[in-house]
Amino acid sequence: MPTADHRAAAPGITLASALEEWAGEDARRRDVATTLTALAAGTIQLARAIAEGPLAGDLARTLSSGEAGEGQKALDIISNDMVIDALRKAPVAAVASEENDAPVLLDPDAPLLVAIDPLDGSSNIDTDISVGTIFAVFPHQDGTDAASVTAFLQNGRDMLAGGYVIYGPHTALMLTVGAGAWHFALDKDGTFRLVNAAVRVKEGAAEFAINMSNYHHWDDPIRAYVDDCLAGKKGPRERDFNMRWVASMVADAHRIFQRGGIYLYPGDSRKGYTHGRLRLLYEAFPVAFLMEQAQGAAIDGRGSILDLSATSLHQRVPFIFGSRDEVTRAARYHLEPSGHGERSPLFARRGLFI
Ligand SMILES: O=P(O)(O)OC[C@H]1O[C@](O)(COP(=O)(O)O)[C@@H](O)[C@@H]1O
Ligand SMILES: [Mg+2]
Ligand SMILES: [Mg+2]
Repeated sequence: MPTADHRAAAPGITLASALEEWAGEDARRRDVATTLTALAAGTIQLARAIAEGPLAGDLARTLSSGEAGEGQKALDIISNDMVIDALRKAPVAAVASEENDAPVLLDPDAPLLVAIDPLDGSSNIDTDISVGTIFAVFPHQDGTDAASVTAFLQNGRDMLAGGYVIYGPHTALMLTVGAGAWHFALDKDGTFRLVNAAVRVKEGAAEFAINMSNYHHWDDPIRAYVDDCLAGKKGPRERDFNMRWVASMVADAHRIFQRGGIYLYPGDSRKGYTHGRLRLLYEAFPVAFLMEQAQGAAIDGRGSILDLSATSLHQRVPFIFGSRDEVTRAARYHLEPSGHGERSPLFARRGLFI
């Protein structure tokens, strides 16, 4: 007889224990572990603020125009302050944040750098839909001035850790230190507990995530890919597809980690969207790291996101990630367009994907 008590028989190990075990006596790993523990503490504090919703004031009110002219909301600023403050207790030299034009210097000689999107999905704050915090940890390379943008212009494969916290019906942390993708959930006492230490992104899922309202702005390969999904059983894919779009990348990514599928935010013809919307350093890099660690894939249309090197702090990148089979197929619409309805070769038209 099923009971109402669905709690796991034994609670998973804590984030602190998992990191302790992984770090051992390795000095670099211990620095990363200390940083992730501090960052997690900041997000736990933030989870409490977000859970208060309108009781904490109008968190969705627009305060200023941010780095890219996108309005900064009250919760963007609160999140930024909380996460950066939490990192002051860690061996972090500087933080690059979506909410700050330039890196914020913390401790110039410290060994690590952190890039953050303190609040992902700001447009959802007042609608009680999941939002998140995305982060990437990089080495502070010898001889580089941590306050300079150059210090952050690293390759995706330089990343030491990456992940996100999602503030949803429950708060969860997806984390990688390069030893698989780990899924933690926040318990009622405010401790992240391990749920799954070997997350795998399923293949064979028939679900895609894209903002369809941009259809008329896309270039041919993306239209062709989506058209073929929409054609369902009678189309070339010979199956019906479902569609989801939360407009919080963390929420779309979290769904894909649980049940597979694909997310696409391509470049398009709107002003300022040539390279899409997502930021390379603190949105695409960490999610791509998690995806690859979970046997999924993440590309800019041509190649792996992690093979890119950042060329500016707030650089945007076309971003496609999810189940490996589906991402590989989407890439073929770009790389072999003639195989998909005689469409013009992408790169002869214009540089949609970088
Ligand atoms: O409104 P759009 O263009 O569909 O944008 C949704 C996308 O923008 C983002 O919200 C950008 O994040 P921010 O809230 O950090 O600016 C992504 O999370 C999301 O997938
Ligand atoms: Mg974001
Ligand atoms: Mg943000």
